[in-house]
Formats: sequence, structure tokens, C-alpha cells
Amino acid sequence: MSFSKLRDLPEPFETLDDAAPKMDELKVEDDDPTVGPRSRRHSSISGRRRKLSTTAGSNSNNEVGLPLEPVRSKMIGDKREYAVEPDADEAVMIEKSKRLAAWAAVDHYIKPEHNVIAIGSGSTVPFVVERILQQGDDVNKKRKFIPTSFQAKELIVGNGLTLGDVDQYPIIDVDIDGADEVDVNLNAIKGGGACHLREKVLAEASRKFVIVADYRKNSAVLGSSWTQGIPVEVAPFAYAKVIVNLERITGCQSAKLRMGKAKAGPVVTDNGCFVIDAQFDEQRFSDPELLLSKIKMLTGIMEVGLFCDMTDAAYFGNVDGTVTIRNADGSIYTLKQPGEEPVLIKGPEDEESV
Ligand SMILES: O=C(CO)[C@H](O)[C@H](O)COP(=O)(O)O
Repeated sequence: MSFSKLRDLPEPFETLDDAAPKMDELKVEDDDPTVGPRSRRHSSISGRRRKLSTTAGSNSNNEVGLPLEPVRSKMIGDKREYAVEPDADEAVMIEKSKRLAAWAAVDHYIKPEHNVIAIGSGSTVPFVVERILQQGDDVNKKRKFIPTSFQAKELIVGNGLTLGDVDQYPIIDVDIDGADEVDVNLNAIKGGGACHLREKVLAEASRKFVIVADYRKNSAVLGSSWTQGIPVEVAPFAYAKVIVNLERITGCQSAKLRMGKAKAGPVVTDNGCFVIDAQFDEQRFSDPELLLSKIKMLTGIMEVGLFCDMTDAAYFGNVDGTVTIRNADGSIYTLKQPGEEPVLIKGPEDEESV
């Protein structure tokens, strides 16, 4: 499916059809505009690390909104393949879940006064644009939209929105993007679509960075469902050396150059680089920030698809039509119906045990 135009999208999710954005109900408080995005995140998140006692779930969620079992997947070329492929009914459910998450995140985070908005990449983000368009021409005509990829650029231009770039707008109001997997501390693996360099630059430039995803991406620990490895963008001439470097990091199980599917040779990113997928054992994922710093030190690396300490909130659409909202302060909410007030499930200081 092409996602460059919203006419390509599946039919709207029934329960969301009547849910027009209610701008007066939006719940995000503005930041002090004098505080840079990264410094704010570091100060609000440092010292707050949550641990889980156990993991649980299936497609229905437990009380803290984690899927009961991790859903294993990997990218084959540009297509994600699951250990158990979703059947037709589940595929519809997944699309609905993506839309639920995307619409709720837009409703809560994109306010009329937000004029510089980053658009993420992947198959969930078109639902973000769909909801933004529903806010109407009056608000959208004054906005600039900053793309994280070629795909995002097509989505912006194809829907008549105004394109901007991060060199013109190095401070972005809100960035909404997808993810391949998110843990309980809102660390994320990104780059399944090989866009993570631009995605990370824009996330770092944004006052608010919000992830939207279906229930399969909501994990206790990274590496549970996304098993193909951490995407590492690399300068082409350095790739073989970087593979050797990566395999020397303790816990690296394999590092492979990502190959194109309908193309002979490697995947080439929007920045003309290659991508290596580096698999690590469970032990390494217990400290994603340490792993990120080890990989990032390697010369020749452009960016690592591990997003640590960057995310303000993650929205996961669930099969039962609810949305689980995980916030950077550790709180978890459930949105039962679009447009309703989210219900608190876990306060910022509460122990998360499932
Ligand atoms: O990081 C990404 C691209 O580099 C995407 O955001 C990620 O792969 C999620 O995509 P989707 O919404 O299709 O599951």
C-alpha cells in the first residue's frame, strides 16, 4: 500500500468517525519556550527508571496496558514479517489500533497554537496526518510540517500541507512518530523503515515527542517483540568495519547489512547511507542507554535506532478499542472512548507490577 495520499487509507474506524477533535479538551501543558527540548527531557526524566516484576498479556491487555505476549517480528526488505503473520481479521484490527493511537495523540498534543509540527515515518503516521487534516484549513494553513523521511515529505505535500525543514525551524512544537518497539521507560527501537537519523534529529528538536503505535509495540523490555536487531545507519564505506566493531560488543549476537527487497544490494537511506541490523541479547537490553552509548562511539556510525530519554508519551491502540497512554513521568492512562477523559491506571510514583 502507498501511504503518500490519504485516499489510500483504509476506511475510517467506526468508533472514531464521530469523534471530531475537541480543541478545548486538549490536556498538554505548554513548556517554557525558553527551555530547549533536550534539556527539558533530561531534567524531567533522569532518576526515574521503572522496573517490572513480571511480564504478561495477549491481544487483550493487562492492567498496565502491556500486551500479554510479545509479538515477534522482523523486517524482510521493506516489509515487516511476523513469526505468526496476522490473519485478515487481525490485520484490520492492527490498522484500527494504529488509527486509535494516532488520533488520540493528535487530539491531546496538537493544539491550534502549534505551528511547527514534525511528521514521522511508517504505516501509523498517515493516521496522524488524517487527524491533523480534520482540524481544518484555518489552523493548518499557518502551520509548517517538517518531514522525517521521503515518505513523510510525500505525505505532507500530497495532502496540501506546507513543507518546512529543520534548518529553517530548528525548534519544533510537536513531533508525532511511530516506533518498532517501546519499553516501560519509553525507550524505543526505531528505524524499521530506515529513517531513524532524521527521525531522531527531529525528535531532539521537538518540545514534545510522542510515539503512536499498535498494541504489538508495547513491551516491558526492548528486544521482546522486535527481534531483528537495532537499526544502525552507517556511512557506506565504513559498513564492513562497523559490522566487525558491533560484533565485538559484548552481547551482540549478529550484525547484518540490511538488503533491499525489490533491489539488488543494500537498502540505501534517504541520506545515502546503509543500515546494519545489530541483534543483542536480553542482558544488553536491560540498559538501553549504555548500549546506545557503546554503539554510538563507533566511527562511521551516522545514528542508532535506539531512542532513549526522548519520548514524552507513547500511545498504543488496543484491540478492545481503548488506547493505553504511557507518560514520561511514569503515569499510565487508558482512553476508553475517543474524546473522553483518559482514566489514570498508574500514578507516576506507583510501582509497576504486572
Ligand atoms: O522508525 C520507523 C521508520 O524508520 C517507523 O516509525 C517504525 O518502523 C514504525 O513503523 P510502523 O508505524 O509502520 O509500524
